[in-house]
Amino acid sequence: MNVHDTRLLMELQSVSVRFGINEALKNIDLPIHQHEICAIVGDNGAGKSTLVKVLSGYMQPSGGSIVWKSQDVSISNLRAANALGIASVFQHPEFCENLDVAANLFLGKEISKGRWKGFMRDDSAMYTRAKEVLNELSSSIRVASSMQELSLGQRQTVAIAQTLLTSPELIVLDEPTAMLSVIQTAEVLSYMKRLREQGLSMVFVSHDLPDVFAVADRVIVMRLGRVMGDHKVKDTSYEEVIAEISGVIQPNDLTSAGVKAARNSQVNRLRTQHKLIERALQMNEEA
Ligand SMILES: Nc1ncnc2c1ncn2[C@@H]1O[C@H](COP(=O)(O)OP(=O)(O)OP(=O)(O)O)[C@@H](O)[C@H]1O
Repeated sequence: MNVHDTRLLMELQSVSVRFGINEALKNIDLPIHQHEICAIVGDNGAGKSTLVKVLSGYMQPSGGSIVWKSQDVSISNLRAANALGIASVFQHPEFCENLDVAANLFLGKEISKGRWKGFMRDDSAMYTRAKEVLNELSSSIRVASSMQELSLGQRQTVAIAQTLLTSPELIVLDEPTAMLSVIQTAEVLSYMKRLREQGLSMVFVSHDLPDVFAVADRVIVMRLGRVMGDHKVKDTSYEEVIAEISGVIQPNDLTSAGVKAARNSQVNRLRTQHKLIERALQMNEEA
């Protein structure tokens, strides 16, 4: 199977990250393609968060190289990542609770107007742009709402909308659906699909295989700081991914009762997830 059949956007080559004697990432080779949703899965401590921190410029690797659109790059911080076209949403995004949604979207990137550009905030331009960006994701958030009124799912949507303001080509998301309800999760997954259709690439970490199988094109399985599997979602199975996550190496173990039970529960949740995503997409089209 060749999973590398679309154009390369970014590539990690033999990337390692060490914390003292602990090697969190060990010689990671990871191509990321254009117009692709790539999920990173793995058990606790597998190195998923460290990997997304490297992709997003939040952390620099101890070794190896990063290639962005065929150029070797060093991504020294989040701002440098933004300048390349990489935006990130970390777990538990923080906001100014006393400001409204539009003000939070533009925090630190306010649009100014008039002769004294840089001093006078252009609220009207910010509201218009905020509406446009939010409408791409969800019809249920009003730009004048205070952040305190928003549900967890809506806050996640605002965090993702913030990234769109920088017109990224790659969005890196660390567990975007953690803590969300089933309906909120379906909404987030549905607009991830829409953003991919608009040409964006996304890399997201997830502990939830139904989310991964519902939305991702590709799944990377990590274990103990290494990439154990790199599959097109349509060509793999729960059994294969669960086996790689858990380090099962004997073929007979793949049919063990534990793996079968895990598979069955994930399959049932995947069916529900597909239905909910379809409904969320339909509701957004009708709105
Ligand atoms: N700042 C740090 N200092 C020291 N060790 C760290 C640091 N961050 C991560 N590690 C270690 O690196 C390894 C990978 O951690 P990481 O958080 O990337 O895993 P993960 O797959 O995201 O796990 P989880 O699903 O629990 O968030 C772990 O052994 C962890 O203890």
